[in-house]
Amino acid sequence: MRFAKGHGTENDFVILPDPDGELELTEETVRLLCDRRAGLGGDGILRVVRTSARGEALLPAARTGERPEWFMDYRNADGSVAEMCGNGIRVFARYLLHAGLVSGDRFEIGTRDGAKQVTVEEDGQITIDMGRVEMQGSSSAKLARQVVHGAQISVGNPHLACEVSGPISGVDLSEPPVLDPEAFPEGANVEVYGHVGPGTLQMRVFERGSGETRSCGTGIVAAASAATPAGEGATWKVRVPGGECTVLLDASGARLRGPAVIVAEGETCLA
Ligand SMILES: N[C@@H](CCC[C@H](N)C(=O)O)C(=O)O
Repeated sequence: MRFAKGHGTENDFVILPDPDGELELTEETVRLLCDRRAGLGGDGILRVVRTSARGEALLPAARTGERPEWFMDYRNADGSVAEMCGNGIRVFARYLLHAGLVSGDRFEIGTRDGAKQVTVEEDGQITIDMGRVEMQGSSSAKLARQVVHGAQISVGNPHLACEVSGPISGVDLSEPPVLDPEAFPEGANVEVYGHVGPGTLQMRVFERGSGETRSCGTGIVAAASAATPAGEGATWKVRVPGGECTVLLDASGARLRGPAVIVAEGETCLA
């Protein structure tokens, strides 16, 4: 099986080119590929499949009314499926360009959260039009050593974005957050963030299905949205352990800009 490896602000992914949708990708295979000792290692899997090759209708009615040629079949490291991945889709876009599967600096990618517009910037960074962010009220989570309160937000996938006082490096994210199951029947990604300068946030995340990661694009959008007064637009720089992304919020929704890198290509005999 061919694979590539890439990351966006050190949120890392195993990329599986499967244009014709022939791969039987079980939860067990995903867990093995993502295993950092027994496998290739990654926070998740990006399966690169033609939208037309999907046996099931995974792409909801695309917001643009079009069906993009390529679909990002995203899996978390534990084998679970997620609707969207903000860093993963930039890496997916970088892979499509790298492999010559798309050309130009504007194209669309299908996700379980609908079609997303990709723009390759002049400096090489990639901007994703993430669409609307849904503010859903407030909730809380019990972490290993404290309870945090924050904003319940959908960025296609579920988030709890919590502003904390004091350095976020002191927050213990070593255990899975305990969430309110009524608020989050499907679980959630939990972000802790703080202000570190004008228009600048710092954030850490515990990702559903992956544990603490060095970045989470949808989480970055969630934290920026939580930090923005209702009804206002804003531009945020968000620092994460693996780097920095920019979030642009306006009436049309959120755009996420950041780096995306392919680091290896090869063949695995794991599956
Ligand atoms: N790392 C991703 C989010 C991946 C999915 C998430 N763990 C979930 O289950 O919702 C990102 O960059 O957004």
